[in-house]
Amino acid sequence: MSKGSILITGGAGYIGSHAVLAALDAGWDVVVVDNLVTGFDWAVDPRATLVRANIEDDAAVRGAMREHGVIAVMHFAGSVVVPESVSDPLKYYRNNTTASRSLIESAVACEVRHFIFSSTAATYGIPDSVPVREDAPKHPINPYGMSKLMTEAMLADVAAAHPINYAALRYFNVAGADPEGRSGQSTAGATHLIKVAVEAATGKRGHVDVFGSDFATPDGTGVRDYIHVSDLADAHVHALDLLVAEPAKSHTLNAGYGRGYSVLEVLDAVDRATNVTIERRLQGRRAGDPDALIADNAAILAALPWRPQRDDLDAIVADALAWERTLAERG
Ligand SMILES: NC(=O)c1ccc[n+]([C@@H]2O[C@H](COP(=O)([O-])OP(=O)(O)OC[C@H]3O[C@@H](n4cnc5c(N)ncnc54)[C@H](O)[C@@H]3O)[C@@H](O)[C@H]2O)c1
Ligand SMILES: O=c1ccn([C@@H]2O[C@H](COP(=O)(O)OP(=O)(O)O[C@H]3O[C@H](CO)[C@@H](O)[C@H](O)[C@H]3O)[C@@H](O)[C@H]2O)c(=O)[nH]1
Repeated sequence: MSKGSILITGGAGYIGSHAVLAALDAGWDVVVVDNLVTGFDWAVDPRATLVRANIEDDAAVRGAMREHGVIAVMHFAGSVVVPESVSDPLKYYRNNTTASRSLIESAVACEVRHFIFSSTAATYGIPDSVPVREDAPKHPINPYGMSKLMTEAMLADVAAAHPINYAALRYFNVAGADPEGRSGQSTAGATHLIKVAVEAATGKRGHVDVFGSDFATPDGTGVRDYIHVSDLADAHVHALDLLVAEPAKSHTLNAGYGRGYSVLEVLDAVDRATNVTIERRLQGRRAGDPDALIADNAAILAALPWRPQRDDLDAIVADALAWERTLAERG
């Protein structure tokens, strides 16, 4: 029996398409709102209903909420390229902040009771120390992080004023693909390390640039907390159950494993998976890259019954590689 209907924005994108799978598998009915600007209609599981619309299209969004009796929103839609947010900040304040405002307003107008928001570790900027806790200072160093922090602030104010609660999940570095091969990261021009590395391993690019080898880390390369996208999707389903069970409480939670890997450790893992050595080219640092970004995940482990199932760099790489091969076969 269905648990009820939820609306997933950005459900045709990388993380959203995995959340659609997790929500459907958990017994929710799902309606996706996505304008396919970076997503793909084929990435939406056919059990879900796809409404091709911008989240700022109030008529389409409210129509979907009312028609399906939506009780909760999972909000993944947004613009996600950090350097682009620096060169075109207004795009990010439009698509991440203003568009989120419209969506939240639609949720309130349609008496949707629960809201889950894709926030980011980029809200912390360069942390004073790692692992970083949720109450650490938030000083984003790019418009992307600020556009998300502003949406967190809106949600806090709206939840205080209206009968809606929320979970803001601050994702660390999302990677991997559905272990059953149903979805994965498919957008061209990827910049994320594991995606770039599996593209190199499958011959789509010739080498990997290593951005910086003089960081204050054991091997000098940047350290990040990589979380498997399917574990992250499961965290959303658990967060939804919590919001439904305790409607007066909202939550802001880091979503990471609490363990970091360096760029070279990631590339070694990809080499292990293929028995081929990817060419590494040491480059200068990328602007604004912190030495290390690792989640303190005590809060999410305490709040949710969620327990990571794929906290293993080799498993993340294996799933990312399998998806990259699927994409290559499709051409
Ligand atoms: N990938 C990461 O490592 C990461 C880390 C932290 C946070 N996030 C957040 O997670 C969310 C999903 O990211 P992703 O990596 O899956 O990106 P993605 O680009 O694959 O997915 C975004 C989806 O939203 C859709 N979309 C964008 N703007 C829209 C709009 N105005 N109306 C309707 N649909 C719209 C796109 O078509 C796409 O399907 C984003 O909000 C992102 O900021 C991602
Ligand atoms: O070709 C590459 C790509 C990345 N890196 C390095 O690999 C690490 C990870 O980089 P990347 O995969 O680009 O992720 P981040 O820059 O850490 O940011 C991601 O993770 C953040 C949360 O931590 C999200 O908010 C952002 O959306 C998302 O881009 C960093 O040290 C990079 O300098 C390289 O050396 N070579």
